[in-house]
Amino acid sequence: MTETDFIAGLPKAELHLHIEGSLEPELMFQLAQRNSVAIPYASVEDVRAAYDFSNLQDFLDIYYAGAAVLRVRQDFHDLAMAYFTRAAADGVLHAELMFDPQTHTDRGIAFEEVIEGLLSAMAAAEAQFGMTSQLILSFLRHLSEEAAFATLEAAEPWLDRITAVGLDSSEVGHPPEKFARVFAAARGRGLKITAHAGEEGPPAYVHEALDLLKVDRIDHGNRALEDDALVARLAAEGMTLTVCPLSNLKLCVVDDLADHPLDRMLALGLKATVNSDDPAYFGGYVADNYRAVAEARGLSRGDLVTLARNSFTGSFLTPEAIAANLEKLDAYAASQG
Ligand SMILES: Nc1ncnc2[nH]cnc12
Ligand SMILES: [Zn+2]
Repeated sequence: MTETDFIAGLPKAELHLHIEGSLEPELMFQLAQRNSVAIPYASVEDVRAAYDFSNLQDFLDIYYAGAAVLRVRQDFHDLAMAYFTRAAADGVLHAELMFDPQTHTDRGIAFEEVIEGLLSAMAAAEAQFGMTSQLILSFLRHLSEEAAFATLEAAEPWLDRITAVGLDSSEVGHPPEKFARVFAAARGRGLKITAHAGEEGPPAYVHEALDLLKVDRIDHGNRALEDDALVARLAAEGMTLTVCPLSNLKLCVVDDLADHPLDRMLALGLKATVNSDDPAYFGGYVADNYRAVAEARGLSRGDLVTLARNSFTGSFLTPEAIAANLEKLDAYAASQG
């Protein structure tokens, strides 16, 4: 069996995926036409050519503009179904989808349209692919604490269908501390907590995510490696890091995948996982990320199984569901020798 086939068949969870970041240029054009939204591109090739980023903000500007074609619940349903179809082909048994309500509500789209479209696709994915999924409501950190509170309030009728809250968008200048109170409120409502930290921001932001937001997991976390005491703490706490190799390459967090720290993280005892972040923008879905980093860093099949194991143990599934998924992973690993 080739590495490509081994990785595609490897049972895995995807824990770091922005659903708006799975909007492929083809669907962007389709939705632009369906909703009569003007987009600043003449062709699909034109869109792809614009995906040349030198940092996170470069990408975010294009990502928020692209989301303008999403207007009604059917659009969110179609977007999520396209993702689930790709993820199923990549061996994903469970996906935790981040969505950015403020990207839509700030354009006058009702919260209900966004979430009902996503929820209907999640039900369809379970029926069609047997794939389980959960929602992570992500606050945009470049906006105010007050706006985050208003978003949590808008989500109130759906809180039983939202698993966690997250924190994304422009990291530097918007430390976790800015959102300590809204995350406390979310925890009070029984939601799990995750936050982007240490993607472009300093190790201090990872400390804040742990101490002030009381995260259950860290999204990215690359720059934690600059702080030995922080690494020791993350390892001791068994904190899961949702690492995104192709994103790191495209956003210049690493200059070359050959320099990617994924295997160093594993060697340091960190519970690293592999994820696609914004697959339509960064050139690959989750299996592409496994393949690219495995080739660049010479990862063994044992390393790949460890990464898949971490994806289940780091998920927000129940212990029973985690155990059931790990059984499938163990059976697969045993069958491949
Ligand atoms: N990689 C990323 N970092 C911060 N915010 C994001 N929103 C979508 N993708 C993101
Ligand atoms: Zn992300």
